Amino acid sequence: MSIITLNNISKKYRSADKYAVDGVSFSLEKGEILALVGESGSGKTTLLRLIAGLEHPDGGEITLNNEIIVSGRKSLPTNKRKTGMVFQDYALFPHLTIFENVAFGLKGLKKKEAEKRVYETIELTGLKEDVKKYPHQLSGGQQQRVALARALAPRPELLLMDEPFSNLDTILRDQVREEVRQIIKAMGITAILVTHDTKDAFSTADKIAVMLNGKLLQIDTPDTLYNDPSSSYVAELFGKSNNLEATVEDGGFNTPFGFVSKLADCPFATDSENCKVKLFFRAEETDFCNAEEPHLCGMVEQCTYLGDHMQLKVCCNRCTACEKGSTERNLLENQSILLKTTVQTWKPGDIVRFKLKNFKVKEPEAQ
Ligand SMILES: Nc1ncnc2c1ncn2[C@@H]1O[C@H](COP(=O)(O)OP(=O)(O)OP(=O)(O)O)[C@@H](O)[C@H]1O
Repeated sequence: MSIITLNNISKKYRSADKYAVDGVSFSLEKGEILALVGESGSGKTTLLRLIAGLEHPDGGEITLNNEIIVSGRKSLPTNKRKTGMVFQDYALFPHLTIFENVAFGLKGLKKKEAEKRVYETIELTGLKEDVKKYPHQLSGGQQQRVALARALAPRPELLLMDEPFSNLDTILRDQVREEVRQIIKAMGITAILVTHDTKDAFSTADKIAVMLNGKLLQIDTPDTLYNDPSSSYVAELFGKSNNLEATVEDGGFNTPFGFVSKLADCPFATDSENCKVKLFFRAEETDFCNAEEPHLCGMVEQCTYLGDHMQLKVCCNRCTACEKGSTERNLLENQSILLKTTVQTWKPGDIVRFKLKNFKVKEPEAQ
């Protein structure tokens, strides 16, 4: 069952000449966590604020738990929307204890009931020892959990989080992400978080929505976004990848690096002989191999040391084992690809022989 549905939501600020959010539609099932990612100015925060009721859209409709909360001029006030919000700077009340901060949104409940709810939420967020402390006596990670507890205590239908991890250092951030996901999942709450960090999105969300210039480019599971991005922009956002130019030939693909056989489950049409395509694969989706096996080959142009792995920039180059048939490969000889390896001994000028473990066939993108 969908908890929240956005239908063609648009917003243009008065002083702006373009839409901050431009025709965005998606829906989320109960209990799903969505990460909104995109570069600065892509419209993520505006979209979150539209859902929270802090902005009103110029067009479109929002439904929350089967109730239309935004449509035309109609707009349910923020405090009636059953949404909880965690802000980037946590926005905790400095003069209130942790208990009082968490209890803040429970004014409608009887005292005993509110107290029970606060303790339940505090227990879940691991803050039992800190109830009497004030925010300044807690670490960044603990303050983050108080903000989360405060947003969760009223048991919202939807939790909204704006850059919830951006104030944490790298080590704490990894830990807090995991904790936040566990807490949200334990409560079965649907959540939307805004982040510009793709690692936040991958480790916390069930679905990721990529925004650019106010538009939703793709919304999918992390796995699909990583392995089957709908555009090179989305592909690049999530890591190094290759878009190898190829021509469909003889039941496979002729590339500047050699011939690639079709994968068993490759859906590409058999009548597309001579068609120009692109083979999309991530830098780690290759196996290095020896000259006796069928392989692609190239020459290492650049090696970049990246700690746990090395990135090789490989350009087209013939190797002695595959001289035969290499003339067809001259067409696109200025192409290069990136490969990832844990072997640290590669150096510029080395010949690399490799096989693609996995790839997706894409039509060339319209420019
Ligand atoms: N109050 C405002 N008045 C006018 N323009 C605004 C306002 N708030 C945001 N914008 C513009 O709307 C667009 C989207 O901004 P928004 O803050 O939603 O993007 P974002 O993806 O959240 O960016 P960031 O990651 O930097 O926070 C930008 O062009 C921004 O300049």
